[in-house]
Amino acid sequence: MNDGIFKKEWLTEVLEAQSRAYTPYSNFNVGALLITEDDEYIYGANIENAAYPASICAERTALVSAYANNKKKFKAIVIVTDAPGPASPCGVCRQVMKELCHDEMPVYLTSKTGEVIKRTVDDLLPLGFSGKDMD
Ligand SMILES: O=c1ccn([C@H]2C[C@H](O)[C@@H](CO)O2)c(=O)[nH]1
Ligand SMILES: [Zn+2]
Repeated sequence: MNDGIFKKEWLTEVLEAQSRAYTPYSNFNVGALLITEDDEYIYGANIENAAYPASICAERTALVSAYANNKKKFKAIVIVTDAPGPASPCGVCRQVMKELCHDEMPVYLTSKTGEVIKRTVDDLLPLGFSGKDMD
């Protein structure tokens, strides 16, 4: 898959992100690679907790890490999981992407075997709630 933006190298890097997952409870490892406007890589992985709801998904790990490091403009996010095919982000992560990314930002859902599905933030959360709704 190459739509002119997607780089094959991202598949390698997102697997590196996934390798950093901490998942003693689910054993389901997720990696997220956030690409900044300057082509920097921000790595995210799911980090679980014995108090299960305190766990955080890979996508949000990457986004909060980026913000905490003063990176706020992104080209794309790439996601990989342990599922056999491309899996898509949970509802909470979709809402956080809606808040922190632009609506047309590509979200690449990938698999370890190299499949790539492209969606945008808006595709994943159509009619999503944002600060604009409070104007
Ligand atoms: O989009 C998703 C969906 C799930 N998970 C994590 C949360 C939990 O650690 C494990 C099983 O749900 O996968 C993510 O990181 N991202
Ligand atoms: Zn999530």
